[in-house]
Amino acid sequence: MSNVTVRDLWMEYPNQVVLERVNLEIPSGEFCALVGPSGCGKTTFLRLLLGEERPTRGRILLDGEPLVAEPGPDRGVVFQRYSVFPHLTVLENVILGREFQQSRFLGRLFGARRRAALEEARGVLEAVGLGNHLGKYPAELSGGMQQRLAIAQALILKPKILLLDEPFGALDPGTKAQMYELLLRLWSEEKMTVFMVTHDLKEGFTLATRVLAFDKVRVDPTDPGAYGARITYDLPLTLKKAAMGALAPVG
Ligand SMILES: Nc1ncnc2c1ncn2[C@@H]1O[C@H](COP(=O)(O)OP(=O)(O)OP(=O)(O)O)[C@@H](O)[C@H]1O
Repeated sequence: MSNVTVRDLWMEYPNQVVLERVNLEIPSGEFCALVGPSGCGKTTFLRLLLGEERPTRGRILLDGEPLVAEPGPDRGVVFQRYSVFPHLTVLENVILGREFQQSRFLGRLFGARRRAALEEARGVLEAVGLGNHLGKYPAELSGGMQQRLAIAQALILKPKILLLDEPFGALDPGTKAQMYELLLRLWSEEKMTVFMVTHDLKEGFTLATRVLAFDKVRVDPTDPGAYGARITYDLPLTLKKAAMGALAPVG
C-alpha cells in the first residue's frame, strides 16, 4: 500500500515543456488510468514515478517521503514491449527478480531461500496462466504469454506501486479479457496502487477506480513546445470502488 502525492510538478526539456503544474493526491490502493493524446507526457509521468527521471520542478512523495531517485523494489513496471530475458526460461525469468531483491551482491539464492523463491515464482506463474510453461524460453511463447511473463516478473517483487505502460496494447481480445480479470484480482489481493497508461478509454473505465486525463490547456501555435500538459480531468469512479469488494470477472 502506498500514497502518492505530486506537488506542482514540472518536466521540461531544453526545447519543450512536457508537463506543467501537475498536482495529485492518490491514496493507497487506487487504480489510476492515465489517458490523453499521443505525446502529451503520460509515459514521462510514469518514468517520473518510477524514479527513472527527475522532475525539473516540484516533488513526488511516497507515503509522505520524497521519492528515491532511482527505480526500487517498491515500484514494479511493465512496458508494452516485452521486457523478458530471451536466454532464460519462464521460471528463471521470474525468479531472477527475487534473487536480485534478496541477494543484491551475488544475484543468486541458495538452499531453503532458493526453494522458497522457486515456490513463490511457480505460484505467480500459475496465477498468470503460465504454470504449464515453466521450462520454455520466451521465443517459444506467444505475444500474450510473453506479456503475462513480464507481468509475473513485476508481481513477484510485490511492488507497492505497479506502473503499467499500455500493457495490453498488443494482446488479442480474448487474452485481454483474461488479463483484465487477473490484474483486478491481483490488485485487490495485493492492495497495490496502480498507474496504467492506456489509449483505450473503455479499458481505462473498465479497470480503473480513477481516470486521469492529461492534455495541454494552453497552446502557442508558433512554439508547440512552449507549454506542457496538465491533468485536465480527474474522474473518480466511485460506484466501481464501492463494488470492489464483490469483483466480478470482466468480459
Ligand atoms: N529524453 C527526452 N528528451 C526530450 N524530449 C523527450 C524525452 N523523452 C520524451 N520527450 C518528449 O516528451 C513528450 C512526451 O512523451 P511521452 O512519451 O511521455 O508521451 P506519451 O503521452 O506517453 O505518448 P504516447 O501516447 O504516444 O506514448 C514527447 O514530445 C517526447 O518527444
